[in-house]
Amino acid sequence: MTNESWLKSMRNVLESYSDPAVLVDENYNVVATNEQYDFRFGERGDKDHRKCFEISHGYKRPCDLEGETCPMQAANESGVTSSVLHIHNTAQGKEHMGIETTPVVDELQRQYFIEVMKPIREVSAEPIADKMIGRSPAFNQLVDLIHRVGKTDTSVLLTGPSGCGKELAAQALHAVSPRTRKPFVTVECSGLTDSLFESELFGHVKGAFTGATSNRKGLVESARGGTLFLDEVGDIPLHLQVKLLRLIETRTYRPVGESEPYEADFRLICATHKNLPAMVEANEFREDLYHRISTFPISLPSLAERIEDLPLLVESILLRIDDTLPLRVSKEAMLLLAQQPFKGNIRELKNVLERAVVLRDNTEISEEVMHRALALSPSFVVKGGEGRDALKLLARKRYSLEEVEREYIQQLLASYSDKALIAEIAGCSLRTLYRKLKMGD
Ligand SMILES: Nc1ncnc2c1ncn2[C@@H]1O[C@H](COP(=O)(O)OP(=O)(O)OP(=O)(O)O)[C@@H](O)[C@H]1O
Repeated sequence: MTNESWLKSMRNVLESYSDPAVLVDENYNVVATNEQYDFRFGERGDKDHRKCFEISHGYKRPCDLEGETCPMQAANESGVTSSVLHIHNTAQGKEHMGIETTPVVDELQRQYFIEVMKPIREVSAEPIADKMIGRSPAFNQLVDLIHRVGKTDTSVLLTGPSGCGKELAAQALHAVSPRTRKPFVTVECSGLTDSLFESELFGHVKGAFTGATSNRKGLVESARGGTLFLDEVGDIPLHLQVKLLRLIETRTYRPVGESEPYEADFRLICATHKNLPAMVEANEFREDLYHRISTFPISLPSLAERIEDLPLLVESILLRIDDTLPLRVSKEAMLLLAQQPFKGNIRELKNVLERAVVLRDNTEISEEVMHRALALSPSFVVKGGEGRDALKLLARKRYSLEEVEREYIQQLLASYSDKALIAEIAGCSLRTLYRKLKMGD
């Protein structure tokens, strides 16, 4: 076979993929592309043998020299298909791509690679609404894990501080899974009282208890074929945990008042901001349940751990708040934001930006407006002279220490529902917090 006819057969192979695919030689030159690729990247990559790293990333050197994993190198070393996650510049902007690279040789044993790029549509590297947004290495690692485990039926435990995106991650896991066309059902575990637990989860039959006037489907049944997401699983009281364990172990449940067990069919995803291993140590969480739910644990980064994503997140949140206005944040205001600890993570960032949008006078949010929006936050950090200004403001209003404390606690209560977290932010014990709340009554 001549090199030309080998290339022709490779082009046919590339066209057989429904995702963008390219053939790259060992010097990183793109030598053939399929139609999907030409559409996605808005050009024919093999036009003048441009380098893959140049087209995909705008780099002047191979990816590994730019601090990223080179998919070709990984495939070359292993001799089999290898997969990595990259963000590529495409005609649609920056996109997360799962890249599968397979080494092939031509008739003269020269090394080539077929790269198939699977766009990961459940997340975005561009500011758009209703998706997990990010580009930072910490975020990309998270996306890689979601993409890998999402396709399986493995139980996932999402951990991370409040407001860092655990629920969005659970939705993304469901979206990449084969169960995506079936329901995604959330169970808010923190609100489940003893009496509600079984009837909410398992449903009940008519006449099971006073008020049960008809059969009622439980959340486990609603999730049939799909995903059951147990949010704040660490809040389930110890004595109810055994019921959840039984459901997970036997994959059966019994509606209240029903004698026969029903088969359950769901993929389990749990989330918590609590330290479950520490709770197991303290005998507050069953060890057997912990092992059942944490087959694949994923720890989500806090906003501080992915602070590079701040401008992108700000842009996308402003779009969500009002996509009819060209709202933006000044450079100084962005710097001020970047200095905040954001213990409430992206939820707190959203609140601050909503306040800033209310307080703004024009479409650019200034440092001064951001200052005022932040001053309403419990964890506002002021530096140097700015700190003195804030204090002067409080003194001018003649707040007593007690009033400032009360106001602070009220703001915390408005931002968070978890009292343990509020106590942690306020730097006091849970008992002291409850005492102060009582005093305010
Ligand atoms: N990567 C992200 N991109 C854009 N918005 C995000 C991202 N992560 C979280 N958010 C937004 O931040 C808010 C909090 O997210 P989410 O409810 O998923 O957090 P959580 O970790 O489940 O919080 P909690 O522990 O308090 O339940 C939501 O409004 C969500 O849309």
